Amino acid sequence: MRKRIIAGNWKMNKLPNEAKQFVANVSKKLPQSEKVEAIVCAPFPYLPALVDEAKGSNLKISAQNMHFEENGAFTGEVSPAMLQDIGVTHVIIGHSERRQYFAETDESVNKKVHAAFAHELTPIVCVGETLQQREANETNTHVEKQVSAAIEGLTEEQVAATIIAYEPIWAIGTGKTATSEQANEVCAHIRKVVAEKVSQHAADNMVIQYGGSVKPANVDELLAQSDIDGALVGGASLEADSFLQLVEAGIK
Ligand SMILES: O=C(CO)COP(=O)(O)O
Repeated sequence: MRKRIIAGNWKMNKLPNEAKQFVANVSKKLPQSEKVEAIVCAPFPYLPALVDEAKGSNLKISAQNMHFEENGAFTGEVSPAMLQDIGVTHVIIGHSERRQYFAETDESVNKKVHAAFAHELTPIVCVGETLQQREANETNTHVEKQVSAAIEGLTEEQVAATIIAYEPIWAIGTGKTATSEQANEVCAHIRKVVAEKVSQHAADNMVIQYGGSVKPANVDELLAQSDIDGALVGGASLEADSFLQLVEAGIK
């Protein structure tokens, strides 16, 4: 059975003390269960302190982005080697906000996914359609294109280890959640595409999360779906209690 993965994407929120307190608090209270993995995706400056704070607990610390190059003249960027050295275990790649505001493309997403694996980082690859694309019935083709581009050139085991987060753009930060059936339909489509393109083994093992206005009140219904293995959560991951409730939902 696939593990459930609950990841909190803090985006550009929290000051250093708030971040440290959150991790100190949450890492102590996390449920001890093999069924669920909890990840906090924090801003770059906090990563070393948070990795330190989470040591000895089940909580994993993730970055929200990185460059695909090892090092070099890329002012303002952070490399995969730096994240690996700090002890970060995961990295979000291709979040819709990065695609929209920072010119992330399917091509750069693919380069970053390869770079992540080269540095023992697990990529959390975000895909999802706009409202316009949903209304034009283009959701499946759009998401399929994003997923296929992201995993291009990976080995079967790397595909199996990739986390995909299906995040419909119209549901992010809007309070509008896709219905659990709508979310599951797209997650199931992603799994089918991976089975056809790579293998049934990769599809069966790949963790597919849903993201977009997930909160304690709707997480149970989402996780009850056949192809939703977890959640990538923005707003509702900022408070320790709410984040812990989401993680608890993963072991029900
Ligand atoms: O973008 C998201 C997580 O990456 C979702 O954000 P919200 O949970 O705030 O809608």
